[in-house]
Amino acid sequence: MASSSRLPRLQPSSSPDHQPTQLPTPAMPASFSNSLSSMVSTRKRKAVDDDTANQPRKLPAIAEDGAQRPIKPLRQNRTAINTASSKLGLGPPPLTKPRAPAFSGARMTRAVSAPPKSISIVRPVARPPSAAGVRSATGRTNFGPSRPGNGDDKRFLPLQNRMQSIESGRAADSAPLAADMEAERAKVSALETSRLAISKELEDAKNKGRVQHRELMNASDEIEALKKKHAREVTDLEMNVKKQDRKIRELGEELCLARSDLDREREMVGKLKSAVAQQSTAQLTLTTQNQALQAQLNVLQSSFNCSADTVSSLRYESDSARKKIAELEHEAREAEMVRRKLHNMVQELKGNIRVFCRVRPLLPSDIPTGNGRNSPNSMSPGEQERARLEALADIAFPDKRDHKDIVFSSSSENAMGQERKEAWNFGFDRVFEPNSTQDEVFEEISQLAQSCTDGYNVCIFAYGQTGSGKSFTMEGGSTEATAGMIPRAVEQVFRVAEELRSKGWEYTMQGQFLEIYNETINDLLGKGEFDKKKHEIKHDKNGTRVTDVVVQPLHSPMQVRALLALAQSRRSVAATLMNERSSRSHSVFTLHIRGTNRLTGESCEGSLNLVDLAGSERLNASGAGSDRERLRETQSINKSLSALGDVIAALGEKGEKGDKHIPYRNSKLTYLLKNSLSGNSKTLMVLNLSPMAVHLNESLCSLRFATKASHPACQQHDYWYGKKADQELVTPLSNLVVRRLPRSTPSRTRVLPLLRTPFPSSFVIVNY
Ligand SMILES: Nc1ncnc2c1ncn2[C@@H]1O[C@H](COP(=O)(O)OP(=O)(O)OP(=O)(O)O)[C@@H](O)[C@H]1O
Repeated sequence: MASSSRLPRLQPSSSPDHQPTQLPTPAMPASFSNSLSSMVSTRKRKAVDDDTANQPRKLPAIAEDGAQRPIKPLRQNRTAINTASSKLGLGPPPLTKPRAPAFSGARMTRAVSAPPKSISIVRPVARPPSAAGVRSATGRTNFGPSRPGNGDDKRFLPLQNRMQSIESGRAADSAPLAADMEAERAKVSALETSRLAISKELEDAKNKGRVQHRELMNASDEIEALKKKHAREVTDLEMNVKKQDRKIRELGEELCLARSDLDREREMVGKLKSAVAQQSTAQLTLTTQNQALQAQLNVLQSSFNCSADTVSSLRYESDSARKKIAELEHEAREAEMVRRKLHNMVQELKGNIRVFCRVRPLLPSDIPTGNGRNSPNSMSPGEQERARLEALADIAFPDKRDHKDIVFSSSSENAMGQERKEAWNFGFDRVFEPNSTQDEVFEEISQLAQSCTDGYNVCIFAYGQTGSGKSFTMEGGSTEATAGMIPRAVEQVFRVAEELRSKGWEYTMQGQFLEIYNETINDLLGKGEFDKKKHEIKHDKNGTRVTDVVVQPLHSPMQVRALLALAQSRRSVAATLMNERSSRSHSVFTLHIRGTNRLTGESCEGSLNLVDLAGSERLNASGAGSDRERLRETQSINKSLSALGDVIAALGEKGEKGDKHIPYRNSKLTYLLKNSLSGNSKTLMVLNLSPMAVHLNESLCSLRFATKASHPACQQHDYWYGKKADQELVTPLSNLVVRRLPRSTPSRTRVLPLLRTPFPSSFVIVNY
């Protein structure tokens, strides 16, 4: 309300709704209160007088019991004042801005004095609203038409009279009222001044209150900060307390440990004390012993001095022995080099291409049973012997000393019934009779294994018709006695390598096992995918290699045996699939050997090729005529065997002519073995023969083939040897054998001691 901001608000003591605000409302000055109440009471008294006269229903300002009514709110008072003023048309101006009177029925009722009940009975029904209760410009209220004249005016006459009397009374009262008003106004202005002062005081008090409030807020902030700080400090202190507790606990534990340690130490000290006591006793004993030992030491010292002299002399001897050993080792190394050369020379003397002939024994299965008998065992011994002799071919071995000759004979009847005898003589480097053992054969071959470790390439072929004993010679049986050339040669190589280890040689070995079937290479150590993978032969400066084949590092002869067994099983699988393929294909086992001497820095590289050739039977004998596949096989075998014979023959002739072309490329086998056949390579062909008469023709074919390979240029045993041989050593020319000396032949001085050794009578050295 606008009035409340200008005037001190009067709080009725009876109102429960009005509570004091933050700041206490300043107390109304007693003078102002008294003057106001007296003014109100004056006005109310006036109104009461009026109302008592005109409106008896108005509420009395004084309670019936005489007590003064409580002070009403200013608005009500103002209304009352305004009402009174409006009724009086006088009085001071209102304290508040005059408000437009509300035209609600209730207010109208309160603002306008209600007419007496008698009047209300005669109130005109259609009185215009503008006429009722409108205040005139003079301040009077016109109640209805003011002009008398008609009949109704007479009825209003007493009222008008009364009104006039009231007016006059009021006029009489207005002078003291004006004076009262003036006094009241003075009081009001005083009050206003007082109110301003009070407002100022209030403002100051408010400002002070704000300052105090701010200070209070600051103080509460400080208190809050202090509280937080305090809480932090309390937390820190609690943590410290916890730490201290923990430390105390730890210290307590340490103290316990220290106590137990101390106890232990005390115990130990006790033990040590007793030990010290024992030691001092022992020391006493030792001192005595020491003295005795000192005496002994003196004796020993003198003997040591003597020994020192002996040691120095022994050291001198040892040094000289060491020097001698070094010299001897050096000599041994040189001797090893000489041995290698001499060994090679011996091999060359024997021939770089050698041919052995081996006739296998007659097997029980070779003896025809006849007469429905199933086996020779079911025959009588006489019958057996007769059958055996019938089955055997007529073979003679005339050279009982050197075992070099073999003679096949046959007798037949001509058309005239005359007996016709034929004989075929053949000579080879060695001929093995049917009763010869694997040991005897290997004895002749073993030196070739030595050549491998000396860095030469060696090829050993087994040649012959199917069933002549090639596989038996090369692979052999399962026992130690029947072991073939391959396992024996490999064992020999490993043995020699081990022996040479003491002379500084270290060897690494690798093996591969191939099969050549119908001019196709198969890897017997591979996955068994025969004829599927294409393998190519490559020759380069590092030697010969076949693409995509397994080359197995070898560390022991046992490993080689396992390798051979694997290859054999692969071949067997192929054989069942391909009609006894093993006898229709060449198998080539190659052992690569690399050696280095850590003492001399020398190195060497050799290879050992052990070849089991396919059966050499002719086309008609093989029964391949009707079978195109067999025919192709046989043609392929014959072609490759013929190519091998040509290469070996050409190699033999090359020594004569020097620039002879070697047809290695004519077959896969010869191309594969090119490096192992050429140069200083050693080649050995073991010709296997069947002893059976029915195989005579095949045997003769094989013998002719081997002869061609054995003596290409000198079919009549004319061998040439030596450029500058010693004439003294020439033997009678009864059995002339001359061999050509290779270019790499060592000097004469080195050759001669060898030549002076017991020399076969069939050898002679000549100049040419
Ligand atoms: N020197 C020998 N002593 C005893 N038995 C032998 C001898 N040579 C061969 N045999 C036997 O002769 C039979 C045929 O020999 P082998 O299988 O070695 O002939 P092959 O020429 O390799 O035949 P293929 O060409 O079919 O492989 C075998 O049973 C073998 O044990």
